[in-house]
Amino acid sequence: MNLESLAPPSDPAMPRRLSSVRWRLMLAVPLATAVAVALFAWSAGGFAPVAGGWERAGWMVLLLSAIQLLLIEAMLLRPLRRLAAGCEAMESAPLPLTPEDAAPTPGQAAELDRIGHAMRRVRGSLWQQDQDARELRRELSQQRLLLEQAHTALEANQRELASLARTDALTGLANQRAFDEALRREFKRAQRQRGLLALAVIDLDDFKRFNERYGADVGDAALQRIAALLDERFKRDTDVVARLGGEEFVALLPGFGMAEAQNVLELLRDDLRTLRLPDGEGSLTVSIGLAAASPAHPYLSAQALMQAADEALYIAKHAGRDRLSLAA
Ligand SMILES: Nc1nc2c(ncn2[C@@H]2O[C@H](COP(=O)(O)OP(=O)(O)OP(=O)(O)O)[C@@H](O)[C@H]2O)c(=O)[nH]1
Repeated sequence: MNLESLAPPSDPAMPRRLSSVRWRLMLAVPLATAVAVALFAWSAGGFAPVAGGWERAGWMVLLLSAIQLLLIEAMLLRPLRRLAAGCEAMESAPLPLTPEDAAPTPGQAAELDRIGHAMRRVRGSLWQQDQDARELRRELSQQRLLLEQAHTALEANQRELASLARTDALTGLANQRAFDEALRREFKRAQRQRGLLALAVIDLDDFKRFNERYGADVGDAALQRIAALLDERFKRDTDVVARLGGEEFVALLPGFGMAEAQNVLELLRDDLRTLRLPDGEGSLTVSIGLAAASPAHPYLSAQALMQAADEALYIAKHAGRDRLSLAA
């Protein structure tokens, strides 16, 4: 600590000012005393214009002034002079801290040592805590990353599961559940918009015999080929092709009336005739039942439309297969 900073602000002109104050007091005090004595005499009965009265008053003024000046000198000016001298001394010779002064006593040194040790320990422990916190933060961000990855994987799995729940495993087409939803949705839309909606039920002919002749694996591959063909033939965004199970497929064709659907289904039958089945084995035909809803030919419900297509398929089968039958 700098001792100079503790010293009162010094004023080099202080002793000079004090002596000038003393001179002023030596003039002012007798004057003020004379006035006071005069006032006192006047208030006590007026001035006595006799020589003895003036003389006594003069002596009284002198005596009182001397007493006051002595008192002022002793009680005020002298202490002030000492103070000024002290300030001047501090000013001119500030006390520096000598190495001896600065050196702590053995007791203080031991105490300082202990404090130093304690502070080093605290600093060490703070550093360790900081390291631990960094490590924790690193671990936390790794865990968060893993969690995000797991979450993404879970979402992907859920999406896949949801898609599997609506997909036919063998062919990748929509399954019965997805088709039922699509049929309800498209039927309502067609009703609302007074639009067209065609529904074809497509069933392989004598597939049992095909399976028996070429084996289930060839049968599976044939189902996959036909599914791909349907997918290729009905590829508008609004078309829905599904496998309902076994060797039965459906095509839901929004915006198509009976005639347009019939045309495209005949093309499908042509495709089938030229389709090369796995291992070049045999050929397959299909029977198709077609129903179409329109404002001119409305159906009460989606189920009613489906039933009409099923009945048309039944007729096609009983009429000898490999044909397309239209619902009444
Ligand atoms: N390979 C294979 N065969 C299947 C699959 N699902 C059903 N089948 C077979 O398809 C055949 C269907 O036989 P049916 O219902 O008698 O029909 P179909 O022989 O086609 O006779 P129609 O429909 O009257 O022309 C059965 O032999 C089933 O085992 C499948 O996923 N893979």
